[in-house]
Amino acid sequence: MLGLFEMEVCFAVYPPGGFYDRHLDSFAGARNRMVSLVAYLNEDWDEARGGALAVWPEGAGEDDIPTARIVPEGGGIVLMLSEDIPHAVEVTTEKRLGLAGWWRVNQSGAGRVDPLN
Ligand SMILES: O=C(O)CCC(=O)C(=O)O
Ligand SMILES: [Fe+2]
Repeated sequence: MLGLFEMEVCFAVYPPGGFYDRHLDSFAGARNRMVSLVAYLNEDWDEARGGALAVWPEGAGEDDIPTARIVPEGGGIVLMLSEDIPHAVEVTTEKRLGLAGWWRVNQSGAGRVDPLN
């Protein structure tokens, strides 16, 4: 059971030249961000503009090539397990708009209240 509790969402604007290096959205075992959602907001995105979401399988090595490259076409959504799926945003040549969100679990416990605000 994932124990999803709340969702955190950002409106993400990548300016021309923007990118996001390969990363995981949560450290394994942190049990904070569990499921990632990305929703794209640019209509009629031309693949030649770049800005693709590159996705690697769980456990892929640094030198492995991505197994998927997803064009950020408006209306498209992507769901990933936050602790497991490495991904990156390739350089975009035009302003790229999206929502990035994470379903989180509640980490409240002795001495810690989650969320903090
Ligand atoms: O916009 C995307 O395609 C992915 C964004 C992302 O990986 C993130 O915000 O953590
Ligand atoms: Fe991410």
